Amino acid sequence: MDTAKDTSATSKGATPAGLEGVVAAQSSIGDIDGIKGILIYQGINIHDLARHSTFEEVVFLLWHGRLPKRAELDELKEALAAAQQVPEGVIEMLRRIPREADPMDVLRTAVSSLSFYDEDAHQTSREASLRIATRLTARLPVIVAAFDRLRNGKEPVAPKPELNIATNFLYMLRGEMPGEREARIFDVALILHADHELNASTFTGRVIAATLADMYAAVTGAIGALSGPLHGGANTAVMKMLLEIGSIENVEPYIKNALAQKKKVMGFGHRVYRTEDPRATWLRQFSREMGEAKGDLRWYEMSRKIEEVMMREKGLYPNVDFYSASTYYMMGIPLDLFTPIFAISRISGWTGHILEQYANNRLIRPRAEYIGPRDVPYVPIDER
Ligand SMILES: CC(=O)SCCNC(=O)CCNC(=O)[C@H](O)C(C)(C)COP(=O)(O)OP(=O)(O)OC[C@H]1O[C@@H](n2cnc3c(N)ncnc32)[C@H](O)[C@@H]1OP(=O)(O)O
Ligand SMILES: O=C([O-])CC(=O)C(=O)O
Repeated sequence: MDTAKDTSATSKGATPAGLEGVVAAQSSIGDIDGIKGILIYQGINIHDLARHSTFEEVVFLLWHGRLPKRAELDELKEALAAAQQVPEGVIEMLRRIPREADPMDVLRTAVSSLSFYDEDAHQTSREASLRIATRLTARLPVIVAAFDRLRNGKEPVAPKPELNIATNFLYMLRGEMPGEREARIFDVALILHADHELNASTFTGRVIAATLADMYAAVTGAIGALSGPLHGGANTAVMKMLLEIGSIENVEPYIKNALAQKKKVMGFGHRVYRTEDPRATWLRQFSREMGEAKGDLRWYEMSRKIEEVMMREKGLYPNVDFYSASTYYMMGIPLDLFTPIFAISRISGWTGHILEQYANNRLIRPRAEYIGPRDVPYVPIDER
């Protein structure tokens, strides 16, 4: 394996900032060709999955390394439906959380607390971990929708076991069934966000799992990592920016001004892609389609204009978080749920990577390149 540095205590090379380009694990879950703009899950091109697959099928693929046969998919759907019930203690806790709380913080806390009610918690065998992964994948959407309803003074809506995860989430959030096309767009959005190799949150999850801490600990850490604006938190920040810009005429001056001030424009740039992110291709199309369906193309058109200015000024492409923002906004989803929705999808990739880590584990413990002083004398406190 290609690694950046020697493991001996004395050999210290130049450390790539942010571990850029460092290969830190072997994985058969997914790969990215950042030059050609190709993303695969277990060898299957993301475009084929977006065209033909469902989120549930992708969950199976990420956990088992191959597409399910019909009976296996049915079995997974049944297991997910059977696992949807969130323990009453967690729902009680959600009722007591301040309404103003950030839903990502709520999700992080709720996922951590799920372990109290799971007899498999603290086990890392494949069988127990698959049961936990199933519970987490089934329960994250229920928790996010329940908190949104509670903070709006409404009772949570129970999931319908016959619905898929995408349709169920929109149903639980609104208390009414979404349209078929909207539910399919949401399902594809979940497919597109499911996995992305060793991104920051997945890496976090693997580092925690590699200590043989359990899956709840690893996923709680991964949610924390996803929440930051340089990672999954960017989708909410994109929509805030679009609302602040407000009109297509304001796009050019706003973006130029932000760049002149050396500010990051949310939803642009990527550590791996140097060309179009293949997921943005789909989400751009969904942003337009949802805008057309709602008779409001403003956010899509502003996004196109931002894209044009960013390409001209910085040569930067939109990432997965850019067009998901206006797509979800046109679905009427509150801004602060965009990142929890990312987690509802990425739980499949996180758990797949955690399973892979447990299966062939070694503690992840790199070295730091020490750049501080040495041989500094200890000065007693009264003499400093
Ligand atoms: C699901 C995801 O996590 S996708 C990423 C979501 N995050 C965002 O959209 C936040 C905005 N984007 C960014 O901050 C970055 O592009 C990241 C964090 C995604 C990648 O960061 P890095 O690989 O570390 O790139 P880095 O921040 O070093 O940027 C390289 C150069 O491009 C510029 N740049 C990168 N992204 C942006 C941006 N969004 N807006 C303006 N300039 C940018 C940097 O200022 C830097 O320019 P310089 O060399 O002149 O100083
Ligand atoms: O891969 C990354 O660095 C960020 C990420 O999670 C994604 O793009 O989906």
